[in-house]
Amino acid sequence: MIEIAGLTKSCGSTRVLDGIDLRVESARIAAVVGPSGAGKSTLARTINLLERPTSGSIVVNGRDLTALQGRELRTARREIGTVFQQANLLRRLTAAQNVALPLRHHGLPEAEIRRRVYELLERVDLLNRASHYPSQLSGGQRQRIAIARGLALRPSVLLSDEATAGLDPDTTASILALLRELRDELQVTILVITHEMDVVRGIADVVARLDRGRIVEQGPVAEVVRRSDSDLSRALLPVPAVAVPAGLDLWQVRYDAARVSPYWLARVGRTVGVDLALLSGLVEESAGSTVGRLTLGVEPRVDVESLRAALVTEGIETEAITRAAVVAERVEDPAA
Ligand SMILES: Nc1ncnc2c1ncn2[C@@H]1O[C@H](COP(=O)(O)OP(=O)(O)OP(=O)(O)O)[C@@H](O)[C@H]1O
Repeated sequence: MIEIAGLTKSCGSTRVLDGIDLRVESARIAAVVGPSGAGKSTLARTINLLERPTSGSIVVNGRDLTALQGRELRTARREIGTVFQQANLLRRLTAAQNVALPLRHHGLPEAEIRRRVYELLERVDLLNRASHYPSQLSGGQRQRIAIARGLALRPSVLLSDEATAGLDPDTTASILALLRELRDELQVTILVITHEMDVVRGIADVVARLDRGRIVEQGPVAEVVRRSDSDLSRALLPVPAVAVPAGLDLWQVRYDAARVSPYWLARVGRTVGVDLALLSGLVEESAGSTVGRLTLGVEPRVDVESLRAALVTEGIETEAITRAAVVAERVEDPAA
Protein backbone atom coordinates (compact mmCIF):
# COMPACT_ATOMS: atom_id res chain seq x y z
CA MET A 1 0.00 0.00 0.00
CA ILE A 2 1.22 3.47 -0.79
CA GLU A 3 -0.18 6.63 0.70
CA ILE A 4 0.89 10.02 -0.56
CA ALA A 5 -0.25 12.98 1.50
CA GLY A 6 0.19 16.72 0.97
CA LEU A 7 3.01 16.13 -1.51
CA THR A 8 4.47 19.38 -2.76
CA LYS A 9 7.46 19.97 -5.02
CA SER A 10 8.74 23.41 -5.84
CA CYS A 11 11.45 24.06 -8.41
CA GLY A 12 12.71 27.56 -7.77
CA SER A 13 9.62 29.73 -7.60
CA THR A 14 7.50 27.20 -9.58
CA ARG A 15 5.24 24.90 -7.59
CA VAL A 16 5.26 21.82 -9.84
CA LEU A 17 3.31 19.59 -7.43
CA ASP A 18 0.80 21.24 -5.18
CA GLY A 19 -0.60 19.14 -2.34
CA ILE A 20 -1.02 15.71 -3.90
CA ASP A 21 -3.08 13.22 -1.88
CA LEU A 22 -3.27 9.73 -3.33
CA ARG A 23 -3.75 6.37 -1.69
CA VAL A 24 -3.38 3.04 -3.47
CA GLU A 25 -4.36 -0.12 -1.63
CA SER A 26 -2.20 -3.25 -1.79
CA ALA A 27 -2.48 -5.28 -4.98
CA ARG A 28 -4.35 -2.54 -6.82
CA ILE A 29 -3.38 -0.61 -9.93
CA ALA A 30 -3.75 3.16 -9.90
CA ALA A 31 -3.28 5.32 -12.97
CA VAL A 32 -2.33 8.98 -12.88
CA VAL A 33 -3.21 10.79 -16.09
CA GLY A 34 -2.87 14.39 -17.13
CA PRO A 35 -1.87 16.67 -19.97
CA SER A 36 1.71 17.45 -20.89
CA GLY A 37 3.25 19.68 -18.25
CA ALA A 38 0.77 18.61 -15.54
CA GLY A 39 3.60 17.30 -13.37
CA LYS A 40 3.42 13.55 -14.06
CA SER A 41 7.15 12.97 -14.47
CA THR A 42 7.93 15.11 -11.46
CA LEU A 43 5.41 13.10 -9.46
CA ALA A 44 7.09 9.85 -10.54
CA ARG A 45 10.58 11.12 -9.67
CA THR A 46 9.36 12.42 -6.33
CA ILE A 47 7.53 9.23 -5.38
CA ASN A 48 10.59 7.08 -5.91
CA LEU A 49 12.65 9.75 -4.18
CA LEU A 50 14.94 10.41 -7.08
CA GLU A 51 13.94 13.94 -6.11
CA ARG A 52 13.15 15.07 -2.61
CA PRO A 53 9.68 16.50 -2.11
CA THR A 54 9.49 20.03 -0.74
CA SER A 55 6.89 18.84 1.76
CA GLY A 56 4.44 16.01 2.33
CA SER A 57 4.81 12.30 3.00
CA ILE A 58 5.14 9.10 1.00
CA VAL A 59 4.17 6.19 3.21
CA VAL A 60 4.81 2.67 1.95
CA ASN A 61 3.56 -0.14 4.15
CA GLY A 62 3.32 2.16 7.13
CA ARG A 63 6.76 3.80 6.75
CA ASP A 64 7.23 7.42 5.70
CA LEU A 65 10.08 7.34 3.19
CA THR A 66 10.50 11.11 3.21
CA ALA A 67 11.51 11.01 6.87
CA LEU A 68 14.49 8.73 6.21
CA GLN A 69 18.10 9.55 5.43
CA GLY A 70 21.24 7.75 4.28
CA ARG A 71 21.37 3.98 4.58
CA GLU A 72 17.85 3.74 5.99
CA LEU A 73 16.52 5.62 2.98
CA ARG A 74 18.46 3.43 0.53
CA THR A 75 17.03 0.31 2.14
CA ALA A 76 13.51 1.69 2.26
CA ARG A 77 13.69 2.76 -1.40
CA ARG A 78 13.80 -0.93 -2.29
CA GLU A 79 10.08 -0.91 -1.55
CA ILE A 80 9.48 0.99 -4.81
CA GLY A 81 10.64 -0.46 -8.12
CA THR A 82 10.51 1.82 -11.16
CA VAL A 83 10.10 1.26 -14.88
CA PHE A 84 10.63 4.27 -17.15
CA GLN A 85 9.50 5.02 -20.68
CA GLN A 86 12.93 4.20 -22.03
CA ALA A 87 13.86 0.84 -20.57
CA ASN A 88 17.28 2.34 -19.71
CA LEU A 89 19.09 -0.98 -19.98
CA LEU A 90 22.87 -0.93 -20.07
CA ARG A 91 23.90 -1.64 -23.63
CA ARG A 92 27.01 -3.63 -22.78
CA LEU A 93 25.23 -5.99 -20.40
CA THR A 94 23.03 -8.94 -21.32
CA ALA A 95 19.37 -9.10 -20.30
CA ALA A 96 20.28 -11.33 -17.33
CA GLN A 97 23.12 -9.02 -16.25
CA ASN A 98 20.80 -6.01 -16.44
CA VAL A 99 18.26 -7.74 -14.21
CA ALA A 100 21.06 -8.70 -11.81
CA LEU A 101 22.30 -5.10 -11.43
CA PRO A 102 20.23 -4.04 -8.41
CA LEU A 103 20.94 -7.37 -6.73
CA ARG A 104 24.72 -6.93 -7.22
CA HIS A 105 24.43 -3.34 -6.01
CA HIS A 106 22.86 -4.57 -2.81
CA GLY A 107 25.57 -7.22 -2.39
CA LEU A 108 23.47 -10.36 -2.56
CA PRO A 109 25.44 -13.62 -2.74
CA GLU A 110 26.16 -14.86 -6.28
CA ALA A 111 24.04 -18.03 -5.94
CA GLU A 112 21.07 -16.00 -4.71
CA ILE A 113 21.49 -13.53 -7.60
CA ARG A 114 21.50 -16.38 -10.15
CA ARG A 115 18.40 -17.90 -8.61
CA ARG A 116 16.48 -14.62 -8.54
CA VAL A 117 17.47 -13.59 -12.06
CA TYR A 118 16.22 -16.95 -13.33
CA GLU A 119 12.91 -16.49 -11.48
CA LEU A 120 12.49 -12.93 -12.74
CA LEU A 121 13.23 -13.75 -16.36
CA GLU A 122 10.78 -16.62 -16.12
CA ARG A 123 8.17 -14.28 -14.64
CA VAL A 124 8.46 -11.89 -17.61
CA ASP A 125 8.61 -14.82 -20.01
CA LEU A 126 12.06 -14.06 -21.36
CA LEU A 127 14.24 -16.87 -20.08
CA ASN A 128 15.15 -17.63 -23.67
CA ARG A 129 16.58 -14.11 -24.08
CA ALA A 130 18.80 -14.16 -20.97
CA SER A 131 22.06 -13.84 -22.93
CA HIS A 132 20.80 -11.31 -25.47
CA TYR A 133 22.01 -7.73 -25.43
CA PRO A 134 19.44 -4.89 -25.41
CA SER A 135 20.08 -4.14 -29.11
CA GLN A 136 19.02 -7.72 -29.92
CA LEU A 137 15.66 -7.31 -28.15
CA SER A 138 12.42 -5.71 -29.33
CA GLY A 139 11.03 -2.63 -27.56
CA GLY A 140 8.50 -4.76 -25.70
CA GLN A 141 11.15 -7.27 -24.65
CA ARG A 142 13.37 -4.46 -23.36
CA GLN A 143 10.46 -3.17 -21.28
CA ARG A 144 9.88 -6.66 -19.88
CA ILE A 145 13.52 -6.83 -18.87
CA ALA A 146 13.18 -3.40 -17.27
CA ILE A 147 10.14 -4.66 -15.35
CA ALA A 148 12.11 -7.72 -14.20
CA ARG A 149 14.89 -5.41 -13.03
CA GLY A 150 12.33 -3.18 -11.30
CA LEU A 151 11.06 -6.23 -9.40
CA ALA A 152 14.50 -7.60 -8.52
CA LEU A 153 14.53 -6.30 -4.95
CA ARG A 154 10.96 -7.54 -4.40
CA PRO A 155 9.36 -4.12 -4.01
CA SER A 156 5.81 -3.89 -2.77
CA VAL A 157 5.17 -0.96 -5.12
CA LEU A 158 5.98 -0.81 -8.83
CA LEU A 159 6.01 2.63 -10.41
CA SER A 160 5.56 2.69 -14.16
CA ASP A 161 6.40 6.06 -15.71
CA GLU A 162 4.99 5.99 -19.27
CA ALA A 163 6.35 2.44 -19.64
CA THR A 164 4.15 1.68 -22.64
CA ALA A 165 4.52 5.02 -24.43
CA GLY A 166 5.70 4.47 -27.99
CA LEU A 167 4.96 0.73 -28.01
CA ASP A 168 2.60 -0.73 -30.60
CA PRO A 169 -0.89 -1.80 -29.42
CA ASP A 170 -0.12 -5.55 -29.22
CA THR A 171 3.08 -4.97 -27.28
CA THR A 172 1.30 -2.52 -24.99
CA ALA A 173 -1.41 -5.13 -24.37
CA SER A 174 1.18 -7.74 -23.45
CA ILE A 175 2.93 -5.36 -21.01
CA LEU A 176 -0.43 -4.49 -19.43
CA ALA A 177 -1.22 -8.20 -19.10
CA LEU A 178 2.12 -8.65 -17.32
CA LEU A 179 1.37 -5.78 -14.91
CA ARG A 180 -2.03 -7.33 -14.16
CA GLU A 181 -0.31 -10.65 -13.44
CA LEU A 182 2.11 -8.94 -11.04
CA ARG A 183 -0.81 -7.37 -9.20
CA ASP A 184 -2.79 -10.60 -8.99
CA GLU A 185 -0.04 -13.15 -8.42
CA LEU A 186 2.64 -11.20 -6.53
CA GLN A 187 0.23 -8.72 -4.88
CA VAL A 188 2.33 -5.80 -6.09
CA THR A 189 0.76 -2.35 -5.79
CA ILE A 190 1.20 -0.59 -9.12
CA LEU A 191 1.19 3.10 -9.88
CA VAL A 192 1.02 3.80 -13.59
CA ILE A 193 1.79 7.29 -14.84
CA THR A 194 0.46 7.62 -18.35
CA HIS A 195 -1.10 9.90 -20.91
CA GLU A 196 -2.78 6.95 -22.65
CA MET A 197 -6.44 6.40 -21.82
CA ASP A 198 -6.26 2.90 -23.29
CA VAL A 199 -3.81 2.02 -20.54
CA VAL A 200 -6.22 3.31 -17.91
CA ARG A 201 -9.12 1.39 -19.43
CA GLY A 202 -6.92 -1.69 -19.80
CA ILE A 203 -5.60 -2.11 -16.28
CA ALA A 204 -6.42 0.59 -13.75
CA ASP A 205 -8.58 -0.08 -10.70
CA VAL A 206 -8.47 3.57 -9.71
CA VAL A 207 -7.60 6.68 -11.66
CA ALA A 208 -6.53 10.21 -10.78
CA ARG A 209 -6.28 13.21 -13.06
CA LEU A 210 -3.41 15.59 -12.50
CA ASP A 211 -3.67 19.14 -13.77
CA ARG A 212 -1.17 21.90 -13.08
CA GLY A 213 0.33 20.00 -10.17
CA ARG A 214 -2.95 19.13 -8.46
CA ILE A 215 -5.16 16.08 -8.50
CA VAL A 216 -8.42 17.52 -9.75
CA GLU A 217 -10.45 14.33 -9.96
CA GLN A 218 -10.02 10.75 -8.79
CA GLY A 219 -11.90 7.56 -8.00
CA PRO A 220 -12.40 3.91 -8.93
CA VAL A 221 -12.50 3.57 -12.74
CA ALA A 222 -15.82 1.71 -12.59
CA GLU A 223 -17.36 4.65 -10.74
CA VAL A 224 -15.64 7.45 -12.67
CA VAL A 225 -16.96 6.26 -16.05
CA ARG A 226 -20.51 6.62 -14.70
CA ARG A 227 -20.04 10.26 -13.69
CA SER A 228 -21.83 12.97 -15.60
CA ASP A 229 -20.03 16.21 -16.19
CA SER A 230 -16.60 14.70 -15.61
CA ASP A 231 -13.57 15.28 -17.82
CA LEU A 232 -12.14 11.92 -16.76
CA SER A 233 -15.35 10.13 -17.62
CA ARG A 234 -15.47 11.74 -21.06
CA ALA A 235 -11.82 10.88 -21.66
CA LEU A 236 -12.36 7.27 -20.59
CA LEU A 237 -15.56 6.87 -22.53
CA PRO A 238 -15.65 9.42 -25.32
CA VAL A 239 -18.75 9.95 -27.40
CA PRO A 240 -17.85 8.91 -30.94
CA ALA A 241 -18.40 11.41 -33.73
CA VAL A 242 -21.58 10.84 -35.69
CA ALA A 243 -22.83 11.45 -39.19
CA VAL A 244 -25.97 13.40 -38.33
CA PRO A 245 -29.16 12.76 -40.32
CA ALA A 246 -30.95 16.03 -41.00
CA GLY A 247 -33.81 17.05 -38.78
CA LEU A 248 -33.12 14.91 -35.73
CA ASP A 249 -32.41 15.97 -32.15
CA LEU A 250 -29.34 14.31 -30.69
CA TRP A 251 -29.67 12.69 -27.30
CA GLN A 252 -26.51 11.60 -25.57
CA VAL A 253 -27.28 8.90 -23.03
CA ARG A 254 -25.34 6.69 -20.67
CA TYR A 255 -26.13 3.37 -19.04
CA ASP A 256 -24.70 0.46 -17.13
CA ALA A 257 -25.00 -2.54 -19.44
CA ALA A 258 -25.45 -4.97 -16.56
CA ARG A 259 -28.54 -3.11 -15.40
CA VAL A 260 -30.51 -2.49 -18.57
CA SER A 261 -32.76 -4.72 -20.63
CA PRO A 262 -31.39 -5.54 -24.08
CA TYR A 263 -34.75 -4.34 -25.46
CA TRP A 264 -34.69 -0.87 -23.91
CA LEU A 265 -34.37 1.07 -27.15
CA ALA A 266 -37.46 -0.46 -28.75
CA ARG A 267 -39.42 -0.23 -25.51
CA VAL A 268 -38.62 3.45 -24.95
CA GLY A 269 -39.57 4.20 -28.58
CA ARG A 270 -42.94 2.48 -28.11
CA THR A 271 -43.59 4.31 -24.83
CA VAL A 272 -43.06 7.77 -26.32
CA GLY A 273 -44.49 6.92 -29.74
CA VAL A 274 -41.49 7.92 -31.89
CA ASP A 275 -38.76 5.91 -33.57
CA LEU A 276 -35.32 6.27 -32.04
CA ALA A 277 -32.23 6.01 -34.23
CA LEU A 278 -29.03 4.65 -32.73
CA LEU A 279 -26.39 6.90 -34.33
CA SER A 280 -23.24 5.97 -32.45
CA GLY A 281 -22.13 4.24 -29.33
CA LEU A 282 -19.25 3.08 -27.26
CA VAL A 283 -19.57 0.35 -24.68
CA GLU A 284 -16.53 -0.15 -22.50
CA GLU A 285 -15.75 -2.88 -20.09
CA SER A 286 -13.55 -1.46 -17.40
CA ALA A 287 -12.72 -2.60 -13.89
CA GLY A 288 -15.52 -5.15 -13.97
CA SER A 289 -18.39 -2.95 -15.12
CA THR A 290 -19.73 -2.28 -18.58
CA VAL A 291 -20.76 1.27 -19.29
CA GLY A 292 -22.20 2.51 -22.54
CA ARG A 293 -22.48 5.98 -24.03
CA LEU A 294 -24.75 6.33 -27.02
CA THR A 295 -26.01 9.05 -29.28
CA LEU A 296 -29.64 8.68 -30.29
CA GLY A 297 -31.33 10.51 -33.13
CA VAL A 298 -34.84 11.58 -32.10
CA GLU A 299 -37.59 13.31 -34.02
CA PRO A 300 -38.03 16.84 -32.64
CA ARG A 301 -41.77 16.31 -32.14
CA VAL A 302 -41.02 14.07 -29.16
CA ASP A 303 -42.05 15.30 -25.74
CA VAL A 304 -38.66 15.82 -24.08
CA GLU A 305 -39.76 15.13 -20.52
CA SER A 306 -41.69 11.97 -21.51
CA LEU A 307 -38.65 10.62 -23.33
CA ARG A 308 -36.34 11.49 -20.48
CA ALA A 309 -38.68 9.72 -18.03
CA ALA A 310 -39.05 6.65 -20.27
CA LEU A 311 -35.26 6.39 -20.44
CA VAL A 312 -34.95 6.69 -16.67
CA THR A 313 -37.48 3.87 -16.27
CA GLU A 314 -35.14 1.67 -18.29
CA GLY A 315 -32.09 2.75 -16.26
CA ILE A 316 -30.73 5.12 -18.90
CA GLU A 317 -29.47 8.56 -17.98
CA THR A 318 -29.65 11.51 -20.37
CA GLU A 319 -26.41 13.48 -20.43
CA ALA A 320 -27.07 16.04 -23.15
CA ILE A 321 -29.69 16.99 -25.72
CA THR A 322 -28.84 18.97 -28.84
CA ARG A 323 -31.91 20.22 -30.68
CA ALA A 324 -32.13 19.70 -34.45
CA ALA A 325 -31.90 23.42 -35.23
CA VAL A 326 -28.61 23.68 -33.31
CA VAL A 327 -27.34 20.50 -34.98
CA ALA A 328 -28.10 21.98 -38.42
CA GLU A 329 -26.18 25.15 -37.56
CA ARG A 330 -23.19 23.11 -36.41
CA VAL A 331 -23.22 20.94 -39.52
CA GLU A 332 -23.26 24.04 -41.72
CA ASP A 333 -20.44 25.65 -39.82
CA PRO A 334 -18.20 22.97 -38.28
CA ALA A 335 -15.82 25.61 -36.91
CA ALA A 336 -18.56 27.12 -34.75
N1 LIG B 1 13.42 21.52 -12.39
C1 LIG B 1 12.42 22.28 -12.82
N2 LIG B 1 12.46 23.63 -12.73
C2 LIG B 1 11.43 24.41 -13.12
N3 LIG B 1 10.30 23.93 -13.65
C3 LIG B 1 10.18 22.59 -13.76
C4 LIG B 1 11.22 21.70 -13.34
N4 LIG B 1 10.80 20.42 -13.57
C5 LIG B 1 9.57 20.53 -14.12
N5 LIG B 1 9.20 21.82 -14.23
C6 LIG B 1 7.92 22.32 -14.77
O1 LIG B 1 6.87 21.67 -14.13
C7 LIG B 1 5.83 21.32 -15.01
C8 LIG B 1 5.56 19.83 -14.97
O2 LIG B 1 6.62 19.11 -15.61
P1 LIG B 1 6.58 17.53 -15.80
O3 LIG B 1 7.70 17.16 -16.71
O4 LIG B 1 6.54 16.86 -14.48
O5 LIG B 1 5.17 17.36 -16.54
P2 LIG B 1 4.57 16.08 -17.29
O6 LIG B 1 3.14 16.00 -16.89
O7 LIG B 1 5.41 14.88 -17.02
O8 LIG B 1 4.69 16.49 -18.81
P3 LIG B 1 5.05 15.53 -20.06
O9 LIG B 1 3.88 14.58 -20.20
O10 LIG B 1 5.13 16.51 -21.19
O11 LIG B 1 6.33 14.86 -19.75
C9 LIG B 1 6.25 21.83 -16.36
O12 LIG B 1 5.65 23.09 -16.57
C10 LIG B 1 7.76 21.98 -16.25
O13 LIG B 1 8.23 23.02 -17.08
